[in-house]
Amino acid sequence: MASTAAAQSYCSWAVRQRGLGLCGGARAVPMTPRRCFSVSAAAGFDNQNREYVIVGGGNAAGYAARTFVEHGMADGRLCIVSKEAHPSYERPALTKGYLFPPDKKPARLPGFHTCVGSGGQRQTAEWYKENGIEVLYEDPVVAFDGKTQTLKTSSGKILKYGSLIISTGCEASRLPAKIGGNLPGVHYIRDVADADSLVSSLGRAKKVVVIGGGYIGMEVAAAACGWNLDTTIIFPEDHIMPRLFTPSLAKKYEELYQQNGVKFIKGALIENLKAGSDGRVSSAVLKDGSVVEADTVIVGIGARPVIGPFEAVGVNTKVGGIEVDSLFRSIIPGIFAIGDVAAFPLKMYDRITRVEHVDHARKSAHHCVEALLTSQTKPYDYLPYFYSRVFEYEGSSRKIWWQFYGDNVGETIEVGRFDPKIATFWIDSDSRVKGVFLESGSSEEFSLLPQLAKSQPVVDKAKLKSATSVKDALEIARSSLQSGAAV
Ligand SMILES: Cc1cc2nc3c(=O)[nH]c(=O)nc-3n(C[C@H](O)[C@H](O)[C@H](O)COP(=O)(O)OP(=O)(O)OC[C@H]3O[C@@H](n4cnc5c(N)ncnc54)[C@H](O)[C@@H]3O)c2cc1C
Ligand SMILES: NC(=O)c1ccc[n+]([C@@H]2O[C@H](COP(=O)([O-])OP(=O)(O)OC[C@H]3O[C@@H](n4cnc5c(N)ncnc54)[C@H](O)[C@@H]3O)[C@@H](O)[C@H]2O)c1
Ligand SMILES: O=C1O[C@H]([C@@H](O)CO)C(O)=C1O
Repeated sequence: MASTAAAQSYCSWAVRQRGLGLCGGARAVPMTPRRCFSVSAAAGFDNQNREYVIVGGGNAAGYAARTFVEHGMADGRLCIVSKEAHPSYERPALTKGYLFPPDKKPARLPGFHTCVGSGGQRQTAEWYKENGIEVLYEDPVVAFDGKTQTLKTSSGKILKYGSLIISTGCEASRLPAKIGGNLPGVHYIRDVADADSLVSSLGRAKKVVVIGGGYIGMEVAAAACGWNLDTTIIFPEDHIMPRLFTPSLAKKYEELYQQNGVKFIKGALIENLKAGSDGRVSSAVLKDGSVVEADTVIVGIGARPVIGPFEAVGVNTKVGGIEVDSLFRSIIPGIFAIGDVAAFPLKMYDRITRVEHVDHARKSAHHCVEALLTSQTKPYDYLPYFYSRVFEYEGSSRKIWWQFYGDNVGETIEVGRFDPKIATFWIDSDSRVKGVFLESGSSEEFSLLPQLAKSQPVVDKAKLKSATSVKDALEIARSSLQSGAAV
């Protein structure tokens, strides 16, 4: 197992790659409490009444806790009710550093507790204790009563809250048990326990099948290459990352994966997963009848917001999740939702959405707690930001790291040959940049992306198309920002 130091050095590398300084910490401003709810005793937490309760101890909860501390409002007032055994950690690491082969310094807790992913402090279990934050581990909330403001946990604890923040995130969509979705050797990956189970399978695997061509599919397949495993990705669409990548962009990545030995079966659905004589998964049978042998299967077919037991708080029927306003307030006063589970107004595109990415988890947590604790009423104005990093382990022939900002709508202009850079610009009918993707950028280049996606400048499409390099294209885009035609 890797040392904490190794795990930390992986994290600082990761942060440097993203040039992050996100979610800039607010100055610590001790505040007078606005709500006079009877507060749990800081020392023993023996009172059933809690002023602030966060349900879900995941990524968003860790950043929310930090903001409570910054405002001097955590000590003896804040309780986090967690299903997991660990304090909040940076979940993205689970399909990145965590899956490095054993000899390549894999990331392990406590190395990647929040808020290290954005360059912040590493909030270990001791940090929560020192800051007077009560954390109930492995004790999920199973029932909720909005009228009496109470929660019941699986161990039978009854907690009364003053304000409640729901940060229950998402859970992995599963293949039905009747088609083999629960067989030993079939993995889903959402938390550290899942990742540990996968690592132990990878350690004895020979043939890996990855089902799903999205984020998990791409990241886990790349990790399996690091373990020198025979790896096949199976998905129903024509190309990987269908929700974001253009066919042309996907082709470049698919070719790179193929050079690393990964096989693709596209346009295919799973009929069932079959078990061998030992009861473990032994093959995937496709709808067309073909059979792919596998001793380890990783399923990454999307995620669903965890709304139970909070259905009564108001679910958005279109995008799922708990519906909130631009300050993360639900329809019930004193109840908020943040992170993956929140269906919130995406102001710049004037639509209600959920975002299942860590940047939003961090920023929504910060924004919600600021609004809760201060008189801040500035609406959340989020700019969508997605990224991935794969083949990062030492000794891989090429590392991949990309970022995307904005909305992937309109026509696309692709520049660069993936050697290593490539950029894609999404441009609307008024010639405005709506979204921008960049592979292998420098920190300075990546820092231009949010400016473009936010300002949506009018670009000279002909000029952009004729750019001979990504560097040129970014310069053209930068000059359009300066030309004053931005929104
Ligand atoms: C493997 C993996 C890799 C990822 N990589 C990236 C990446 O590279 N980049 C990126 O932008 N995003 C990535 N994401 C997405 C990102 O991690 C999420 O957007 C982020 O974790 C959302 O934070 P959250 O707090 O809303 O939910 P979570 O972090 O999922 O936390 C929710 C927590 O609530 C707990 N919970 C649920 N129900 C209850 C209950 N009833 N009682 C108590 N606790 C409960 C869950 O067990 C969990 O601990 C990744 C996600 C996964 C699964
Ligand atoms: N870098 C990142 O941002 C990152 C990395 C890992 C995970 N995540 C998050 O984790 C969650 C899960 O990721 P994911 O990759 O599972 O979801 P996803 O939505 O990115 O991809 C799901 C993929 O599953 C496939 N699919 C859907 N239904 C299928 C079926 N019945 N059979 C076979 N294939 C099917 C499709 O190819 C689709 O692309 C998401 O919230 C995601 O945002 C994010
Ligand atoms: O946001 C992230 O946090 C972790 C890492 O930086 C800390 O372990 C990771 O891999 C990310 O992508």
